[in-house]
Amino acid sequence: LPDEFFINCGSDTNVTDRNSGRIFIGEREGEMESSSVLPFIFPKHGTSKEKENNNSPTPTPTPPLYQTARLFHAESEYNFRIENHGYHLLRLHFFAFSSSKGNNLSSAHFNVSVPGFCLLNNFTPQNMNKPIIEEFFLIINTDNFQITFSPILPNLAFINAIELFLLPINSPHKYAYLNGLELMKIIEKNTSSGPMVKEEQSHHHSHSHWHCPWHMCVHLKLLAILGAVALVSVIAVVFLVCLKLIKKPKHDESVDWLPMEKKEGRSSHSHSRYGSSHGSSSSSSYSHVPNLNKIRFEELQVATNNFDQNWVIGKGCFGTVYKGLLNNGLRVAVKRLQQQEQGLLDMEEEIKILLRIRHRHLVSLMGYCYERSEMILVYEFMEKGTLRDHIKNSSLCWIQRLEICIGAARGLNYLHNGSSCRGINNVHSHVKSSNILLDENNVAKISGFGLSRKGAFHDEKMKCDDVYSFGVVLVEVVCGRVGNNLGGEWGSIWKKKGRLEEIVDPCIKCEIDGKSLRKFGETIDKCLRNRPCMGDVLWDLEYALQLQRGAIQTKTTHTHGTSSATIEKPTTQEMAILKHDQLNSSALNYYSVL
Ligand SMILES: Nc1ncnc2c1ncn2[C@@H]1O[C@H](COP(=O)(O)OP(=O)(O)OP(=O)(O)O)[C@@H](O)[C@H]1O
Repeated sequence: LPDEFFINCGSDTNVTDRNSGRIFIGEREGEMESSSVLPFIFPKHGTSKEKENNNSPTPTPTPPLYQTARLFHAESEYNFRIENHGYHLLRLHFFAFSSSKGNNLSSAHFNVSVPGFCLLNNFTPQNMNKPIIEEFFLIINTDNFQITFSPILPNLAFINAIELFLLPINSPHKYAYLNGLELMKIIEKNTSSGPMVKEEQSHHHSHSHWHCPWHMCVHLKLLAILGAVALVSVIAVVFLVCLKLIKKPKHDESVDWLPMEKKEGRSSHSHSRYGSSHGSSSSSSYSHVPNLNKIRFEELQVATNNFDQNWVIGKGCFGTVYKGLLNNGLRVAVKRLQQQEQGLLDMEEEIKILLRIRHRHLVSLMGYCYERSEMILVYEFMEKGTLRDHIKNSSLCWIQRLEICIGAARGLNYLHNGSSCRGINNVHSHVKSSNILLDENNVAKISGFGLSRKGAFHDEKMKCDDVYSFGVVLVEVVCGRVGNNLGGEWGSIWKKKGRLEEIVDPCIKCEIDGKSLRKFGETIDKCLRNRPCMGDVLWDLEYALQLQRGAIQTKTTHTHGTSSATIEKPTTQEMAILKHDQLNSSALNYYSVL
């Protein structure tokens, strides 16, 4: 239904939620990038935790909605097409069940964001017994709405179900809201023979695990008791806190005024207290933030064969890039920065932010080294190099080119619209075909973003400049050549639309569908003249891909329909489909392993 999304994540079947009566629609497996699906394992006699305790009540069966989850191994997003702007309710369901695949959902650690807002920061849905439901009241005024799940690596992110629907509120003044409501039940305990739970109570207790807030049945009497208990507890807590505050200064004073030698020479008891207060506070503040991403200079020397000139894979504005092999066997690209005008310390802050960014279409920064007044960045290695080189070699078919452009557009769209809450530059300011890299599966990723460039201020004009530069990349892709003034030449090419076919890379001329080419041409023209938002560019490119696929399908059906008795050699276009399918299946294998 328009503006009503009820998604049963990680499953391809529809389930009815018995509390709300809503049907949650299954999603197709493999539809989302950088993610995998996870089914729940059904315990034979309760969960392993409950099995250990023979006295525990019969476990509540897990509702079907919480028997599957979608896992995110890198930053991924759900995209929603919003038809009616206005007040929406977003409800996210999390249930950290155990899995046979060895994925421990209770150790998930992630952020959830929507454009402009972080909804859940450093979130760890650990409660293994019942689902956690997080609700958000949002005003959505765009046609495309994304929910981004960003695992804090090496942990993963997950989601069991999503509800997003339009609220029937017309005036911004006519609403009420509630941030939280908790209802507890007191069960009488017989101390001699363990917990005594009546059949009726047990029934209620087990159901309350799965109750959504709007289905709660409220007993006034119970509320009155709870209110009284809460009041007494609050008074007690306030009293204790005051008591502590009154006592504390005395204690601190005595420590602060002791000279250093005296502290060392104090009794073993007081010494240990002093030592532990310093030692533990520093150790605890660091132990919670393990800096796995800082790499030693010596390790990078070994990884790059001592920055061997023969291992250089490129040079850019910021420094030289070497191929590298870390001692854990991981292939990486090592960028050794030249000294910047911007201080290295400032840069370190920016780098720490970049380390947390994960998107399928952005080259990931994996680590850095800041030693001996050197700043070295370590990136995931992009096996197939730059798009620029592939354009020059004409090594890609039209469908692959379209998919690469779509991937790059997704990466840029994320930079422009999805990453602002993470505090990095939300413009690229240096979009070009040598900053679009391809991995071993020809998946396009944007590189060279994030590091501040002189004069880069992050306003709408800068985003428009990125869109223009991306338009130039599109011209290069279709013409099969790279050059300085392609953007300038485009005007005269587009004026005589007939010339479009003439300038197409001869290597793809025979496979390219006329309608797909026209749509692609229109997209270039928009980028170079009107400079729309990246979201629009993305839609246009996806449409151009659909047109190409549709044309191939029509042609294939036609060919098979007319000559069923003969075996035909696949055409270049069919070969393109084959290549594409192989690409998809290898990508699928990759994600199923994860
Ligand atoms: N992650 C990577 N994997 C493989 N090769 C890379 C990677 N990063 C960079 N390279 C190679 O190193 C070259 C230089 O990269 P770098 O990002 O320093 O500069 P650039 O993208 O060419 O230009 P600029 O710095 O002006 O944006 C690239 O053109 C590419 O060939």
